[in-house]
Order: sequence, then structure tokens, then C-alpha cells
Amino acid sequence: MTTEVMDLPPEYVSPANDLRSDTFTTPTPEMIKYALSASCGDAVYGEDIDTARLEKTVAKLAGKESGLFCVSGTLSNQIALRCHLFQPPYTILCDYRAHVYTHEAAGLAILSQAMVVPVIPSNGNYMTLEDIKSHYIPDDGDIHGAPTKVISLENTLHGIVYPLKELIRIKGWCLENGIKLHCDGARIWNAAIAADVPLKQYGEIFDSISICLSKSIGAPMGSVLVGDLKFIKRCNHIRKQQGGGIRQSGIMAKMALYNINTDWKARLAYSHRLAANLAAFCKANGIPLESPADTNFVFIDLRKAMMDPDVLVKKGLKYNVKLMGGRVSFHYQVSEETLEKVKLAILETFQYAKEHPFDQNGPTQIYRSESTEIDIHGNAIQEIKTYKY
Ligand SMILES: Cc1ncc(COP(=O)(O)O)c(C=O)c1O
Ligand SMILES: C[C@H](O)[C@H](N)C(=O)O
Repeated sequence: MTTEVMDLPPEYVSPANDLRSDTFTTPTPEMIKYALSASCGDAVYGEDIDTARLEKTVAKLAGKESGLFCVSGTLSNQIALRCHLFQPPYTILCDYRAHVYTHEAAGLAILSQAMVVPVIPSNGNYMTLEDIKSHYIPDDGDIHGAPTKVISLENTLHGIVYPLKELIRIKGWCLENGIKLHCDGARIWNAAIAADVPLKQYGEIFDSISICLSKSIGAPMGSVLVGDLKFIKRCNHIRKQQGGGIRQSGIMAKMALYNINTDWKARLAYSHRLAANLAAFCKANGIPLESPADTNFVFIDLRKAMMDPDVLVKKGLKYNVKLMGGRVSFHYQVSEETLEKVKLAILETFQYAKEHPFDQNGPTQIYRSESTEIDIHGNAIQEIKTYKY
């Protein structure tokens, strides 16, 4: 029996206590009111004014000739990488944790017919040029090889800001070797304010950037893929092929424009402040982190702490905070009260682990279906259990 989500208690549907992801940001009344004046043209014909305005606005912010509004970051990433590629065999090189490799359902193999070279960064945080040089496949005529034709970097990845100097080094080498450079910029806005780097400077480095609107910017959906005009035209073709043509998308575009044209930097800075506060709390209590909390994510090193992710999720529910596991994701709609409550949940889980060490020998997954209110069959979980550990 499927129960309407609306039956869930309001506190379980609010973004204020949702630390599972910054994808849980929700449209505000101001955004919805602003969208009432949205254009209603058919965007497939290029006739929707607000969609075109959004694409131009984001492209201009990134210093690129053109932009393409896509229904998701997954689609914009997959289209971009496909359009940088021409004749297989070829490979795409990326970090072993990259979303394009781990969370886009093998799209690179299916849509792009590409092999992926997943790289474990030698410094544990981000790939350096040396990491890339020692893993890429040269286009040297060796009939055994599948040359690396595009490198996909994520900024931020695991909340880590990619050092600008390293990006510039990698870009220089890519130019020398005829390799394209794509950025999965689901959180490029966060990187921009944390590193004080204008989006335009990232636009000078990357051939294409997938700029998400549905995470920290707080739009209900989508991304804008930016690049040069010829590239974006090709991407528009592949987007249509993949069923990604959107008709009256003005309403969605208008909501995104509202947040881009209001103080997004302050909203993101707030979420970064909460994350930094939690990271300091963890450090003060000896709770290990997987990576530096440069932006809006805190990644607790559950393996090192021998903490059970399911216990953490249940402890979160005990304090009316939604978690999926060791990644604690802040966004501008998270309350200060939630920050204080998640500290209690984490500390209790850490203390519980001392008596009940959990040896997680399986893969570390971000998605944990038990932590949602809806199970995989679409049925609302009637009672949200609070576990007394
Ligand atoms: C790093 C990263 N890239 C891409 C995406 C894909 O975005 P979407 O969920 O809109 O497909 C996500 C998740 O939302 C992400 O975390
Ligand atoms: C990983 C998942 O697909 C989503 N991008 C998130 O960050 O929550």
C-alpha cells in the first residue's frame, strides 16, 4: 500500500533538518511568486525567454559563449562528456569517487561507449597533474590502447576545493596533449566562494562545466551546461536524443534566476559556516574526518571510527535530523538547531562505537534507502523508529 508523502509528519518533510544532501533545498514562496511571471515559450524551439535568459546568465557568469539548461546534473555531465568524444576506442579519466563514474548508472559506458580510468589521488584529496600523467593513456598509435580524450574533474569533490594552481597546471598539460577538460560543477558555486575564485576563472580553465542549480543554489531542478557555441549546439542535439528537450521550462528557469540574482554567496557562506562548526566539533571530540571540510560537506570517517552508519542514521532520527550515513551535507535552509542536534547524534554514535565497534567491510555508499521516509517500493515508512542505543 503506497501512502502519500503528505501523510508524513511535517517535520519529516522540511529541509531544515535534512542533512542527507544539498539536493533537498526546496523552493521558497518568493521563488514561486517570482515564477508566476515566467515566460511560457517552447524551449525546444528556443522560444522560451526565461530559459534563454537563464542559459545566458550562467554562461556569462562562467565566461562562456553559450549554455544549455538540462533537467539534471547527470544529464549535463553525460552530454558534455559524450560531446567531447568522437570515435571509440577512447577513455575518460576521473577521480575514483567522481559522480560521473560512481553515481550516473554507467552512463559513460552506455552513452559514450567509453572506458573509464578511475584514479585514486596520491594525496588522498584531489588528483594532481602527476597522478594524471601516471594514469592517462597516450594517443601514440599503440593498438592495445584506448587513448584518454577527456578528463573530468569535480569541483568541489567530497566538499574539497580543487586548488586553482593545480587546475591551471592540468589545463596546460591538457592543451599540450589535445585532451579536453570537463568540470562536474555540481558545487562549483561552493568552490567559488570558498576559494574566492570567480566562476569566470574556472570558465577559462575548463572546456565545459556542468553548473548545478538544484544543490546549494536551491532551484528545484537542473543544471546549465556551459561551453563554446559550437560545442553547446552539439550538446543540444545529444540532449534531444536523450529525451532531454524541455518545453515550457520558463517556470523552473525563473526560480533558478531568482536565487542567482539574490544573495547566493551569503546563503552558501552560511552553509559553509555550519559545516566548519561541525568539523571543529568533531576534531575537538576526536571524531575522524575523511576529508577537509572546505565547503558545505563534513565527511565523517566511519571506517576509521568503527561507527555503524545505520546507528548514525537512527541516532539522527532520535534527534529529528535526517542523515544517510557519514556525509553530513549543509545547505542554506538547514537550521542552527539542526547543527546542534546532529552533534549529539554523531557524538552518541561515536561513543556507542567504542563499546560496539562496527567493521564496515562493504562499499561506502552515499545512498542508504533505510534513511529515507519512503522505502524502495515507494511506501512511506509508517513509524520512524527511534533506536535506544
Ligand atoms: C557531484 C555531483 N555531480 C552530479 C550530480 C548529479 O546531479 P543530479 O542529481 O541533478 O543528476 C550530483 C548529485 O546530485 C553530484 O553530487
Ligand atoms: C550522490 C547523489 O547522486 C547526489 N548527487 C548527492 O550529492 O546527494
